[in-house]
Amino acid sequence: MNKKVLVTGGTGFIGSHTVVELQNNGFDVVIVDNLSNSKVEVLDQIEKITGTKPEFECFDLTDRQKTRAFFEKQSNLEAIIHFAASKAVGESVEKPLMYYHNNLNSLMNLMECMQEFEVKNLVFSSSCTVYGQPDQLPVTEQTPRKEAESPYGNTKSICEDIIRDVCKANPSLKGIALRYFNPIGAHESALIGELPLGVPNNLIPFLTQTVAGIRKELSVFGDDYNTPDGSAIRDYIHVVDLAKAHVVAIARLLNDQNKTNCEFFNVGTGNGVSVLEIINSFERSTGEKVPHRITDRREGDIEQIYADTTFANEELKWKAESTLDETLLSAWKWQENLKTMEF
Ligand SMILES: NC(=O)c1ccc[n+]([C@@H]2O[C@H](COP(=O)([O-])OP(=O)(O)OC[C@H]3O[C@@H](n4cnc5c(N)ncnc54)[C@H](O)[C@@H]3O)[C@@H](O)[C@H]2O)c1
Ligand SMILES: O=c1ccn([C@@H]2O[C@H](COP(=O)(O)OP(=O)(O)O[C@H]3O[C@H](CO)[C@H](O)[C@H](O)[C@H]3O)[C@@H](O)[C@H]2O)c(=O)[nH]1
Repeated sequence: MNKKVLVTGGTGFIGSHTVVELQNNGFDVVIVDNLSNSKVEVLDQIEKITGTKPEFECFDLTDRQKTRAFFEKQSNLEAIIHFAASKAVGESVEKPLMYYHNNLNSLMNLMECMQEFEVKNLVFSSSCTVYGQPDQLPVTEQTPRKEAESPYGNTKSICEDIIRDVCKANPSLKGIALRYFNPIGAHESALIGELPLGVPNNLIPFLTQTVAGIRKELSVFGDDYNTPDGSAIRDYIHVVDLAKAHVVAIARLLNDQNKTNCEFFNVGTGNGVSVLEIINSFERSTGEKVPHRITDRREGDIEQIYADTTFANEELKWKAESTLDETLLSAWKWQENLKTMEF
């Protein structure tokens, strides 16, 4: 019998790609999502790719009773991947309580149910934002976390602490927190991808919408950073590579290959890429011009961050495989295909 995994936030950007990889690797999936930042049609898209429509329950994980009732019905869950969270950095500065409420309560409800219903394995979506602007690059998992630059970032640090403390108190529970760097791109089928609501804040959706003519021009936020071309540097990882890291993490937990019952991994490519390099790579791989202009730095942005991925490469036997050109081409194919979709 297939092992069953609960994927919270499974209709979202990273969640939907992970559901595809899980199903392609023989797992049964049940998604819980309140559709606050995703569309139910994503389930049909997943079915088109994998041939299987995942089981789906629509409710809010901050609702303790509904979460408990869900666990009461699901008797055969082997593991949970917890993606569901609010994720817009700027919004979190304006509405900190909303972020603390959603991101902390959903995790605590889940972990209480894990204890009560004896679900032993958790993979959690953390972020490289926990490192702030590190003193040394690349960052390893031992690089000290910094005081968070936003309430959103702080929720990720607090959630990591919650998982660590709960695992310490319950040796039979096992947790893996994956610290994502910058996930971009879309599935090669162009049937699923990132669906930003309103004006995108993130670089790649803004860039692809600009090239598609939805936005006038891309602002490059600063060219006076202490980097080779002056623009800021990040570690951009193809969302499918990231999704595959989750399958590996689940297998590690289910096969008892974890070294301790609470582990943290950087999930990036290990390559630092500047905003101007992104534009060049996009133009090279798609043949499209990116209208852009240098503007002031964006408040709150760090200068540069990229991952040391040695621990993930060696322990998880996982490595990001896609090139930057392939990744950006997939983002463009998704943007183009969106025109043909009704959602
Ligand atoms: N995308 C990034 O750049 C990035 C980087 C680092 C970490 N992360 C983390 O990865 C996870 C997934 O990110 P994503 O980009 O796929 O975001 P997303 O918004 O596309 O997906 C999150 C999903 O969770 C759902 N959701 C939110 N709150 C919920 C709740 N209380 N109950 C039920 N469902 C709820 C939303 O409807 C959405 O479908 C998040 O935890 C995010 O913080 C994302
Ligand atoms: O229109 C834009 C948008 C972004 N950028 C630049 O592009 C880079 C990437 O910006 P994103 O907004 O795409 O990503 P961030 O690195 O700022 O933030 C992302 O990574 C963080 C971790 O560092 C958090 O996890 C956060 O949720 C996630 O959005 C930054 O240098 C930013 O200044 C531009 O030049 N123009």
